[in-house]
Amino acid sequence: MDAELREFAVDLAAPLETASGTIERREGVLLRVSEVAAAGVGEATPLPGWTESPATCRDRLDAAKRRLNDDDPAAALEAVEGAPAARHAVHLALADLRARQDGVPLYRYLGSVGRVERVPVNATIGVGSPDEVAAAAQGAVDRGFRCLKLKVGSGAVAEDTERVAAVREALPRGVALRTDANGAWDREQASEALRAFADSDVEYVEQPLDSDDLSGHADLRRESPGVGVALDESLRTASIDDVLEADAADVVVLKPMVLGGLDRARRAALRARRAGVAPVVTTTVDAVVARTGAIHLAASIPGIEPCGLATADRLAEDLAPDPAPVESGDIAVPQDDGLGTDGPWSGGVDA
Ligand SMILES: O=C(O)CCC(=O)c1ccccc1C(=O)O
Ligand SMILES: [Mg+2]
Repeated sequence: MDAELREFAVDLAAPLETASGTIERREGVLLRVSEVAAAGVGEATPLPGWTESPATCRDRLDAAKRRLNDDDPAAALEAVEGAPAARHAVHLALADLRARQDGVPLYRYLGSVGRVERVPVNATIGVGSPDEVAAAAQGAVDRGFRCLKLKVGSGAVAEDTERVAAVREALPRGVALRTDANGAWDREQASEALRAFADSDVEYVEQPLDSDDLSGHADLRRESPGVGVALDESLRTASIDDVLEADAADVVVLKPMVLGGLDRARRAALRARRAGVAPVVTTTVDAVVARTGAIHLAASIPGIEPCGLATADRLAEDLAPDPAPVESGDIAVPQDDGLGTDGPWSGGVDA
């Protein structure tokens, strides 16, 4: 087996605000593994505050590359244990290679039994005035989205309530509305927001409270049953079992780059589902290889809820053409063998 690493950087089209800072650019490492007749590609795009540091990621990938060149994939996976972005890359490259060798699309290799054509996705709407976010929501509906996610928590709860109401007002019946607070609120603000958002038929609030506060989220669920609670940042440190044990979520937001690979994210999704908690798959705004991997993961989970995978247009540039573009609020799942992209290796040309 031959392994090769290649660093990359892609700029975002517009900065993205999150709990742990503003993201303007994504930098990572691609891994390509090849055998005589097939190759697989993986991506590690570490995100400070969410995964290991870029330096640790690179060190672990260098170690994994040596194991892969020694034909020892199990040792390569051990070398990236505890470094989720690096492990994501190694697992994805190997899974893509094996899926291609088996002659099945990656989502089938991951465990789906039937053909899956499409995955529903949400449009994500950033911060703005009530008029601005309502216009953005209208635009997303015009493009065919049936599920919207609105960023909240950057100002007073009363302002968010106004924004959420303006968006709901602009939406036709049947369009789902979610929000993401990125851990901005204390318990009192979160209670106030959930009570107010119920009037606008908000499906859920992502990460209303600090990521460590599992019991606070459980309390919030009990006292405000009208609006769901989703956990995202909490899964950086809490295991899915911790979350389920604490009764802390109606929905879990699964980012494979943070959870250490598609296999681990899938196991978490199925475990959540069995406990009556809905899984949603998103990315950390990754490049085409990891984003497409996350799409296959979502496709491998039967009846998946709308996912936060419509992030391609957040990038100003990408490493290769998008094999899974958004069409009317759905992503068409690639049906070629494996992942469906070679990233910058497409066409056998070294970029
Ligand atoms: O989930 C989505 O809709 C898009 C992805 C997204 O919002 C995100 C991207 C990178 C880091 C954090 C987050 C987040 O969910 O807050
Ligand atoms: Mg989130």
